[in-house]
Amino acid sequence: MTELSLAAQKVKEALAAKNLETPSCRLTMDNCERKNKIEAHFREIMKLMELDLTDDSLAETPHRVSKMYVDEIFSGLYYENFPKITLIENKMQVDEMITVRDITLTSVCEHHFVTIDGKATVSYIPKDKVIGLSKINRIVEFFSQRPQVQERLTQQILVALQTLLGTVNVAVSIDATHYCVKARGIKDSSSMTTTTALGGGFKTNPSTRQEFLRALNHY
Ligand SMILES: Nc1nc2c(ncn2[C@@H]2O[C@H](COP(=O)(O)OP(=O)(O)OP(=O)(O)O)[C@@H](O)[C@H]2O)c(=O)[nH]1
Ligand SMILES: [Zn+2]
Repeated sequence: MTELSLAAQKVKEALAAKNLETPSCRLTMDNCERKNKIEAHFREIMKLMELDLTDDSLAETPHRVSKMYVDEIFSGLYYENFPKITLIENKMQVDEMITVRDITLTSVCEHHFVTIDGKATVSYIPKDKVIGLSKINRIVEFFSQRPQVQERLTQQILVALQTLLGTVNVAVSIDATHYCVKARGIKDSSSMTTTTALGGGFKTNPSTRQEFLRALNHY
């Protein structure tokens, strides 16, 4: 197994300590074996749906799905894939809020295994370290690439950033459309869900909280 980076180890421990880890059972299996097994099971699912696996358009689908699950849409289940994090010493002594707004987020609902399509906004007030901006997008992407509920996803991003930045002063908000609500079930095509996770001053200081809420609303 690949050795985890220090950042990945710290984030993993912090989430476990706060009971925020995605429920999972570890297997001693490499990704090749994992993909082969998923492929075989997905082939069975397709057969049970009475699809003709000899058709040239369908024949490779079980293989495609297994690759997509392990290497792409569920790759965030494995901390070996945690992004490389660049932290810069806060020499400029920035002590005001930094916000990355409208981060594209695509995840999968863990109840139905269909798409969650949303945007995240992340703010923090630096202490000793400033993070490379794109790393915030990458952390959002990492935790999105798991079967998720929006509430847990929001909290996981918050705790990961608090851990890496060494400050509790972090805030995360996600607006998302759940395709399990839009494309099936109640079939509501317009409703969206907003979740917010606030840490430190964002929770306790009314003016910091207001500043974040204003940033969310673009004014
Ligand atoms: N809290 C929360 N619920 C979610 C999320 N994604 C999906 N759900 C809900 O999970 C619930 C699962 O409910 P069930 O009654 O077991 O499933 P279902 O019969 O398919 O329900 P319907 O969607 O109402 O047809 C549904 O109400 C979904 O809308 C999420 O991110 N957070
Ligand atoms: Zn769902």
